[in-house]
Order: sequence, then structure tokens, then C-alpha cells
Amino acid sequence: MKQIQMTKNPPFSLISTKKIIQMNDVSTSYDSKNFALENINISIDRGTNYSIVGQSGSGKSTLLKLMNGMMIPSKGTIRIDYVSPDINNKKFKKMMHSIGYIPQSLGLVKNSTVLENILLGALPRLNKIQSLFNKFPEHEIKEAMKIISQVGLTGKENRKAYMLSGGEKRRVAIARALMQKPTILLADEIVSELDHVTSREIMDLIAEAQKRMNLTAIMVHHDIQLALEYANRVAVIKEGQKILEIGVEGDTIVDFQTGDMNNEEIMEMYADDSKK
Ligand SMILES: Nc1ncnc2c1ncn2[C@@H]1O[C@H](COP(=O)(O)OP(=O)(O)OP(=O)(O)O)[C@@H](O)[C@H]1O
Repeated sequence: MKQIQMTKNPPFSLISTKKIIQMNDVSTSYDSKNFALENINISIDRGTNYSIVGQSGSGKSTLLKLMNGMMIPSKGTIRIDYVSPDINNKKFKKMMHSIGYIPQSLGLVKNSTVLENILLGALPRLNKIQSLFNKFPEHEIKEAMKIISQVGLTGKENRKAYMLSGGEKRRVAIARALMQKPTILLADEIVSELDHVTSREIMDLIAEAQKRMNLTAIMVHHDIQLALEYANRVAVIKEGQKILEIGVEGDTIVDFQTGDMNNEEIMEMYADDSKK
């Protein structure tokens, strides 16, 4: 078999495809008086499991909204796969469907079934006539059934969303996002209010999907322990600023912004912070 020769200096395109999200010195506000986020720098490699943690009101959801084009920065630049996330940007409009966004509210249609909710993820792939009659082709229904099985909802496809448990609702929201065939998955506090076991089940489900589909998953959490357990990197946000970017290497927690720190120091710092 012919082997691909790697040169010492690979062409630019080979290097450049690694970073899927780049935020440089980004600030934004809702009311032009106070910054909800200030001078944020974030760089995320493709295929990474990235978490954002922080107290309530620190700016976590705002960060996700900037990544999916729901908000635009008042200062700084954002590139999602080298495209500016602005819904007025034609290139971004095209790629929007490859960003699976699960809001805190999950956004399910309560009176629709599990299958109907999940099929919504395929809506942009329908042609005009199919959309007019809301008629999904057989191959999309098959795909939805495959995803239903992957998220552990087989047998519940005809159940209305309002009849599901909290964990099941989250499985539907994940399945709907996966139905989009995304390259990026953004999930806002998807395991908050769930018990320990169900939280892990949901996180495992996302981790499996991430590996299977080579997704870049960016998830907002309250629980730093859970974030560190699953994520390659965790950004800690405090009052609109990124104060730490950490990850687990072996049995220590590394601070990628300021150098090494041990596990205890960071946990103490976070514990103190959450008491305030
Ligand atoms: N629609 C809005 N209009 C005005 N201010 C807003 C709006 N949404 C959020 N904010 C403000 O922006 C700041 C950041 O809010 P954000 O929702 O991003 O925080 P969060 O860390 O996700 O909080 P939580 O954990 O409670 O969801 C807060 O001060 C909040 O009050």
C-alpha cells in the first residue's frame, strides 16, 4: 500500500482545519451598559469535548449563543470553522444546520411524539413540497429510528413529549440534534436537575455520539467535577470573564492558562467561589 508522505511543514490547510472555534478578545452585552462577557479568548480543536462552567449569571449561555450566531459580539472576532457566526452571513447560514444546539429549555414540541420531535432535525433537508406537507421521506424516518435506538428510546417513539421523564426528554433533545448530522453540538446545562445516575447516562450518551460522529461537543455545566470527568478542557467563567482553562492530565488538573496547579488548589478555588 502506498504510504502518504508527511512533510515537516504541512501545507496551511492541514494545520488550519484543526481549530473549529476561535474567539479573540470577544465582548458582548445585552443592554450596551454592562458586558455579559468581556475579553474572552477561546480556541477549540475539532473533535474536542469542551465544557464551560461558572456560577449563575456568569455568562455561560451567552457564550453558547455567540457560537451559534444567536448573538453577535460588540467587540472582537469569532470564527466557527473559519466562518463568522452571523445569520446575515450567507456562508454561516449554510453551515448553521451543522450546529446542533440544545437550549436549557430543551425546546421540545410538547404535544408531538418522540419520533416527530426527532424528525425536526431533518427539516432543512426536505425539498419544498416535502416541507409543505411536512412529509419526511422513508430514509429520514429510518435514520430517526436508528438514532432512537442509539439514545435508548426504542418503544417510546409514539409517546408524546410531555409524557416523558426528565432523562427521556433530554434523550429526545440529543436525538433531534444528532438528526441534524452536526459537526458541533452545543448543550446548555443538559444534565442540571437530573440525579447522579441519570446525569452520567446522558453524559455517556453524548460521549458515545461524539466518538461515533467525530463531533466537537461544547457543554455548559454547573458541576465542575462532572465537567472535568468528561471534558478535555474546561473553561471557568466568572462575572463574564474566563478566569481558568483547565483539564485533567493523568491524576492532576492542569491549568492551561497559567501553568501547572494541583487538583486541590483548583477545587478549593472553585469551592470558595461557589460560596460567594
Ligand atoms: N435576554 C437578556 N437580556 C438582558 N440581560 C440578559 C439576557 N440574558 C442574560 N442576560 C444577562 O447576561 C448575564 C449572563 O447571563 P447568562 O444567561 O449568559 O448566564 P449563565 O451563566 O448562563 O447563567 P445561568 O447559569 O443562570 O443560566 C447575566 O447578568 C444576565 O442577567
